[in-house]
Amino acid sequence: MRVTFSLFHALAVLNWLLATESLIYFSLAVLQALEDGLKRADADPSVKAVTICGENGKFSAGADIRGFSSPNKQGLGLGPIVSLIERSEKPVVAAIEGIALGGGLEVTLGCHYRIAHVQARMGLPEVTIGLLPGAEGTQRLPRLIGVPAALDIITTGRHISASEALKLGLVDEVVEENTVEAAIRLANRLIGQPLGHRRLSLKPVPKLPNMEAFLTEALVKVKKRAQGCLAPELCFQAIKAATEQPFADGVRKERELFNILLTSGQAKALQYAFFAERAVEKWTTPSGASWKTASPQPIRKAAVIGLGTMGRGIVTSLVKAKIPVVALEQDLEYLNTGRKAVMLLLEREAMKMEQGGQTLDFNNPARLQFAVDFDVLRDVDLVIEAVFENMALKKEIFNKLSRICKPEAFLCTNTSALNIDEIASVTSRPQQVIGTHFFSPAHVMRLLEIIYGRHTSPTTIATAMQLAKVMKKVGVVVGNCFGFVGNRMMFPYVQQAVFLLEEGSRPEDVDQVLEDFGFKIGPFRMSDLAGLDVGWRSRKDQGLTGPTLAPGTSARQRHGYRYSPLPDLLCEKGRFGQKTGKGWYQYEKAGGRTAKPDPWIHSFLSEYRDTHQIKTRFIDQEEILERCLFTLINEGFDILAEGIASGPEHLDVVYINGYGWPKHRGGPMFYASTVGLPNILAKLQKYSEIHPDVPQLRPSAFLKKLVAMGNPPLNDWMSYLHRQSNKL
Ligand SMILES: CCCCCCCC/C=C\C=C\CC(=O)SCCNC(=O)CCNC(=O)[C@H](O)C(C)(C)COP(=O)(O)OP(=O)(O)OC[C@H]1O[C@@H](n2cnc3c(N)ncnc32)[C@H](O)[C@@H]1OP(=O)(O)O
Repeated sequence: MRVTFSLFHALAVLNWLLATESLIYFSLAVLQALEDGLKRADADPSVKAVTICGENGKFSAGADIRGFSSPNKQGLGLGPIVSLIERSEKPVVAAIEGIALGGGLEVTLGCHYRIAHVQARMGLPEVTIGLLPGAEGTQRLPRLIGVPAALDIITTGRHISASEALKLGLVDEVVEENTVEAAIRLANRLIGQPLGHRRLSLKPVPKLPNMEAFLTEALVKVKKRAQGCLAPELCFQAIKAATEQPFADGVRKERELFNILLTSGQAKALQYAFFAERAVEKWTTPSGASWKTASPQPIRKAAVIGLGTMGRGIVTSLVKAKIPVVALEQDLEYLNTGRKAVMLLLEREAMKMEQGGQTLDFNNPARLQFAVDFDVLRDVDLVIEAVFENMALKKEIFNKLSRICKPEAFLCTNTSALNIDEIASVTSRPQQVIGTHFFSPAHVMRLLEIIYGRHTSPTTIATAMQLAKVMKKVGVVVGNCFGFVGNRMMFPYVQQAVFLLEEGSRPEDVDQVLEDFGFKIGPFRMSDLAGLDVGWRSRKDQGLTGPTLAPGTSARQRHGYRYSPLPDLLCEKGRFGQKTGKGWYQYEKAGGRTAKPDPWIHSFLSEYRDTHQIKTRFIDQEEILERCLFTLINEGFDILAEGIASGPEHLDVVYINGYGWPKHRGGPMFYASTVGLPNILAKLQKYSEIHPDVPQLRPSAFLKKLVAMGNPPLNDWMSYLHRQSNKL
């Protein structure tokens, strides 16, 4: 006799991965199929138990995220279905394989038992797309695994492994063999047994001796981590409701909070960011090269040249990605210092990984080798040069690499601004030369700006993108120009911040406004952290300051435009930031990290204004925000118009992952679309009239064109690039 009614076919259509038509249609259809299947199972006396599983080894990634911004909102009907599962008089067992995320995991919480495959991953990632688990998940999970664990999983959205799920009590059993068969076996054993104690909605939330104090402390932590993002705090409120109210009231609260989030704007921004990150994987270049036709080459062994801060992080990332790596330095002294630093980083990473049940093997010379001799690079497939930003030095190294490395090896340069074509020009293989701009600390930061030169081949781009993926980074393909995308957009932002100091602001005023907006760190704290000397060196190289500056050059003008010598003056006084204990702020000691407003800077700025006859004025928060952000966005429009990036998502992904832009604001270009391009244009025009000597405030022609074309939605911007506008 067949005792188990498997909803296999009903659930197969749930899985978005399998969907071939409209995903929204599929989600609603799946909910309906699930409900119908359960009702049929309930009504059929020959069915004694039910198992719920996915198809093709995947349980469910939850709802189709695109559906949340459609007028016909999906997902809101899942809660009653989860309740229906739970109320079933016949035992229901979930067989979790692959992934069970979001609505998928909430379905399993309605089941009476859960069995997971050893490689399954579970989670409630709704918070990462600006929502909360709105199918009663915030009420059932704390009842199942307790408040501390539920708070962690729901407010971070992290994925957990099957073994962690077992430890937490989220699943009842972990199997290595066929999960569905194991679930059917369990379902058979459960027939006729009482189920009341397995219905989570009937269980109390496990008590903590100090629940109130625990929740107060937890809220502080959640808020601190959220940095202005609403969803984590509302997730917290929903869980708190579970600790205070009966199940049905908690569910009502959950629904109320879900609706606030759904209409908040932050959810839209975070969901845009989710798809933007995936969209940039599908790279194209103006010459027609594309991810569709280019194939990456395998990287079996890599090398890193230079073990400074960047090189150390890059080596660590490669080891973590299980790519055998040779680390090269110019002499034994530098090598030994670099080796110690790399080993320390790897030990720390290994410890972190151990906590998640993973291991990191780095003491094996076949995995990591240190050398001073370029000859060891003969057999590597890819080299990442990470010496300091000096064109002559980079050219010398690339010329050497071109002679030593095997002909098919790829040569990457870690640079934040230098010309890739010039570096490639000294090699005999410019088609295999590419820029890979890592962000510090390179083993932590997710962004990898990938810069193609005039001769870079599609295969080289595809290989660099594949490398980013293996290193668990987000690769963004961009064209070659000074500062590429990230730093090029950053220059006018920082420039405005400094101009604001000249006119009357203090560093802490400017930082506060931008941190309140959601940046992890304001421009002056950032400059102190990175070191003011870095920019000073670059400005000296460009002849903007220092001994090569033509005598008689006006202090506050370069090439006829406004220039602020303030950062140069600070450097001349040895104020390089945190490393010297003084910069735009003061620190407890050299290398200190706690920035304190510095009265010296305040009087220095006031003397500076007197010297240059600048009248100090009060600058409000709105002006600070607009001048800094709108010039950054304005540069973004120029970048798009020049074809340096193939769409606004690229700029947004760069800013979210490399520059601390608040993700819940969707990136600078998405933010611009929410402010409205006509508003941005009007403000730029206003500030440009007041400051005609600042070209960065002059509105970009592309921005003007988009406004003239009626402010189209962000997705359509690029289609207007070459269209004629008769309104301009
Ligand atoms: C069993 C019952 C289930 C009932 C559910 C349906 C009813 C709805 C009811 C309730 C609603 C509940 C709330 C939610 O569920 S919110 C969604 C929660 N889920 C997520 O946030 C998962 C997001 N996705 C991921 O984390 C990853 O994509 C992952 C699933 C881990 C796979 O990663 P990976 O293998 O690296 O693949 P990609 O990320 O590149 O994705 C491949 C393509 O799939 C698209 N994708 C992924 N997830 C979704 C999604 N939830 N909705 C829509 N599209 C999704 C992704 O954009 C890629 O697309 P493309 O190739 O076009 O770029």
